[in-house]
Amino acid sequence: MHPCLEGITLVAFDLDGTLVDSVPDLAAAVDAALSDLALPAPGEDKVRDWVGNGSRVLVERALTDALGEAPATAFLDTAHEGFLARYGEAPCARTRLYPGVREALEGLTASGQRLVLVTNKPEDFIAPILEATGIAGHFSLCLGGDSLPRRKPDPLPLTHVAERFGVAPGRCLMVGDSRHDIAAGRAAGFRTLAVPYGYNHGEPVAASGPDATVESLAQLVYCKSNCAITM
Ligand SMILES: O=C(O)COP(=O)(O)O
Ligand SMILES: [Mg+2]
Repeated sequence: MHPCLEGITLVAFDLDGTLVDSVPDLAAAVDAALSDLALPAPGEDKVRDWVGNGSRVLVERALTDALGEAPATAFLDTAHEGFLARYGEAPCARTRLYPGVREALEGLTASGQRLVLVTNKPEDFIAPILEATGIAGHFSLCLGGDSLPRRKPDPLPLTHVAERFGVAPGRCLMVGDSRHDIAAGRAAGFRTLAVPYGYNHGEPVAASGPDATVESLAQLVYCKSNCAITM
């Protein structure tokens, strides 16, 4: 086991950019929603840097880029509805688990860790993606960006899961790809672990000062005493 798991009994995972590479499907839905409004489609490279604060902010960033100014609220509402409809048609056509994710979840589950999912993605999309990728059974609870009044980087969803399962924050680990995960984890009193391969607005997540970083989540369960990565 990786040293960052020492004393930990609950592990909270981010979804987009941490467990799954979901940008191909997110970008397809953003592209379609904007095309439906006669605006240019931004494509995957731009969308990758806009993911992280939930679907409405994603669409707002896309509209601001396309229009050259912030959209009017009613127009954003329309575009966001369009995005939700388009994404709902195919939330996991090209979404895939990152290497090492399945092994990590299986190993952590086998070792008795309680696993939860805390994403800023709308809750309705969580189950279809977890089921399509075959990892739904690992999680005791899944929270989306619209499940509670505030989402990451606010600590509320993490505080909620710790309280719900009666685990002290110091015995919880937040695993994520973005500064919002690290900020939420730190504010909730969780230990924090970052993966560098996801989506962090084009910046290295290491700049957020996570307690530890792993290149692959498989290192969580395969890391032996000779592991190069330490806390
Ligand atoms: O939907 C988003 O904006 C980000 O989702 P995440 O919290 O799973 O990375
Ligand atoms: Mg993420």
